[in-house]
Amino acid sequence: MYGFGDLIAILKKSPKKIVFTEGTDARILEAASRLLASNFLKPILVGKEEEIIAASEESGFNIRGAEIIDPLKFDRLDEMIDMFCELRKSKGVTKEQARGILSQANYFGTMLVKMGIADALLGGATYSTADTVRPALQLIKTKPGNSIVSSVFIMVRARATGDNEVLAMADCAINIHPNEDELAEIATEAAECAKIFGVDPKVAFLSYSTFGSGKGEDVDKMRNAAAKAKLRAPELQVEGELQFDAAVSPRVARTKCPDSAVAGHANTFVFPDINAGNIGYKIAQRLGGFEAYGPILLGLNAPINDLSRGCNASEVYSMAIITAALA
Ligand SMILES: CC(C)(COP(=O)(O)OP(=O)(O)OC[C@H]1O[C@@H](n2cnc3c(N)ncnc32)[C@H](O)[C@@H]1OP(=O)(O)O)[C@@H](O)C(=O)NCCC(=O)NCCS
Ligand SMILES: CC(=O)OP(=O)(O)O
Repeated sequence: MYGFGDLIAILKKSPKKIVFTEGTDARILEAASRLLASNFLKPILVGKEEEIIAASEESGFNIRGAEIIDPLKFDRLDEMIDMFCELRKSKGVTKEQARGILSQANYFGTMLVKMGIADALLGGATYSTADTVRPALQLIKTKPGNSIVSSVFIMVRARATGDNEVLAMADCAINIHPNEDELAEIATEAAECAKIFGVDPKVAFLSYSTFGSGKGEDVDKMRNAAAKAKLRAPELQVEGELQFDAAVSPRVARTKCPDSAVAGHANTFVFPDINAGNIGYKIAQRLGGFEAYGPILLGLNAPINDLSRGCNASEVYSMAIITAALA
């Protein structure tokens, strides 16, 4: 399993630059000041220099040495506009439109990654997920072999024994109504990511039904998606459809689906849609005592990640390291 020490060791071997699109946010400034004290990940803050300096003085976080880039004063803006127009030529974007779009930090920061000026990007402390992710979907696109970008949360809770319980939850942030094929892709991508964090994935496709106890097209969708995931990754331990109690409680699993090897022991959860997923991970985070790392984007062709607007500075710091180290 990668702990943060391992991720930092990866970055120490190959230091990176990460762009933060919300350069005046106090949580970003705190995380940036911690990163500046390190030698493995250099922050680039996007925004007006005087506003970022004023915000750092007000919040008391020392960002001396940080690279600050103001989109309106960027010396390679013409080159960026040309590249943007080329990337969006199928949409008929004019140079004037591109100039306006690139004055927004989310688009500008994404282009810094596209141009290789930054290695990674983290946003979403104030931008919504849609506004953080849309530039990446439009400009960076999916990795070859992936049909969608999706996301996973890595959920971590300390056990009384001193070690950590680690779970994966997907897709809680991007795809609103994933179809069966998309759910199968979400499951296999989330399982691969979970492995990086030390999880031996046992994947549950969640539903209000366990093995046909409930009826309806949403139940069929999760059962069929589980079957498709098994076809995509025959070596992966997959079960569905399962209710959450049958997925995690060995006692309930013995009653509801005694022949399943995954039920009762699932650690990688695929939700039927974003409603269930987003609500589910936030319940685990806010009432269940789990730290939530994510949403970690899956299937995107560059290391760009989102934050929850409810994040704190420590989560920004951790997500910056995860984003850059998994690049
Ligand atoms: C992700 C999301 C922003 C994309 O939708 P959108 O902004 O309406 O974007 P569009 O449908 O216009 O698509 C924009 C581009 O992204 C692409 N795209 C959209 N969803 C995609 C996905 N899941 N994977 C890959 N590409 C995707 C489209 O093909 C399109 O590409 P193009 O402009 O080159 O043709 C939208 O699905 C969304 O709002 N999801 C929920 C976000 C949210 O609120 N989460 C809760 C909090 S975490
Ligand atoms: C991931 C997520 O739910 O983001 P936000 O809380 O910003 O909507």
